[in-house]
Amino acid sequence: MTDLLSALGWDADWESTFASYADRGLVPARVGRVDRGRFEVLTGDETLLALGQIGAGTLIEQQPATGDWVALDTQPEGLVITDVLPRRTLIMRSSAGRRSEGQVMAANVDTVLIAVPLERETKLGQLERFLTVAWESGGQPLVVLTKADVADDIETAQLRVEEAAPGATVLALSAETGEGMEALRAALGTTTALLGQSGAGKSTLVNTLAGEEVMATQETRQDGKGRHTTTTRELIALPGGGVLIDTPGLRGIGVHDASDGVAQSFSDIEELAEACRFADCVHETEPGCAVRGAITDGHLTERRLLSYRKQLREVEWAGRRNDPAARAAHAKRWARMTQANKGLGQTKRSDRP
Ligand SMILES: Nc1nc2c(ncn2[C@@H]2O[C@H](COP(=O)(O)OP(=O)(O)OP(=O)(O)O)[C@@H](O)[C@H]2O)c(=O)[nH]1
Ligand SMILES: [Zn+2]
Repeated sequence: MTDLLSALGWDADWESTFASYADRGLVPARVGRVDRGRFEVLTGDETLLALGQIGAGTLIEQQPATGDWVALDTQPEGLVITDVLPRRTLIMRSSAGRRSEGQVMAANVDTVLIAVPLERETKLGQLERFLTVAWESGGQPLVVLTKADVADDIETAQLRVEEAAPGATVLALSAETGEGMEALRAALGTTTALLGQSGAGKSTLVNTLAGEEVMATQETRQDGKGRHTTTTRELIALPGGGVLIDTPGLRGIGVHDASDGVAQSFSDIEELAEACRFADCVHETEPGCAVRGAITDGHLTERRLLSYRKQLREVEWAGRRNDPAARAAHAKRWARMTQANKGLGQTKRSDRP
């Protein structure tokens, strides 16, 4: 069983973590898909359906997610997930609700593959968002420039992307011709999750790596049946071992509460800022600003500084939304301001003859 599990990413550390569960007669499995309280779990030779035994008051983020390793109670009446093993990494999305909790989109991902299509000019701001999500998860980002067969100038595109992705490996490839696919296989982690905008070539990559049609690509979907309607697998075991995670939720993920991720994504700017004369420099007009200096001498683009600021604002906004105290303070400030405005209007009106 262990051999079958290791093809899914099971290793000696998971084994020792699991020892106490094994003593209780529980069996390990990996969550392949979550569907409204029911979980598809993989044991290496079978895909089974299990129920979750979730105690009252459990946070959403503690419930089993795709990629989780779980302990299964195999009862005659059916399988029940009793525990989620502590996660090594997690890709989270803050929930739309008011409670301060997030939803785990994927767990135990060591490589976050970000697909960027070469057939159109790369939207660097979008890429930088995905990079922040990747760093925040605790996994290692891997940027893949897809459709190299239709690109004019791969080198220039690659340089532009590398500048926006410090600390990440950037590979160009074509699923069509197979060029660069070997390098990709070598760079994949044990568990790789896929991010990337629509049409980036993610499904095509998954199918190529899996060696079979596991995901519906855009072409096959042009049958009037709409997109993402086919029930495709979300955790795919690869022929050479290791797994890919590709879920609809991951495809639409945003930056949200990822302040550590932003710092890592923009490590070049954060490093520069340490050399600014003032500790609270906002890199506008301050003298001795190392960030402006880097822009002046061409080491940093204005575009990237703006992108950094935008993400910081988004994180701050999300943080306020998720922090009741901060939200209340913000609401009060607004109330005061609108009241002051009303007062102003009233005074003016009463001033009228
Ligand atoms: N020329 C060329 N076309 C490719 C390559 N990879 C993917 N495509 C095409 O790009 C289009 C989009 O590919 P998909 O794999 O469906 O992209 P996706 O990222 O899964 O898209 P969504 O499902 O919308 O998120 C399809 O028409 C593919 O045939 C490639 O290496 N070369
Ligand atoms: Zn500065």
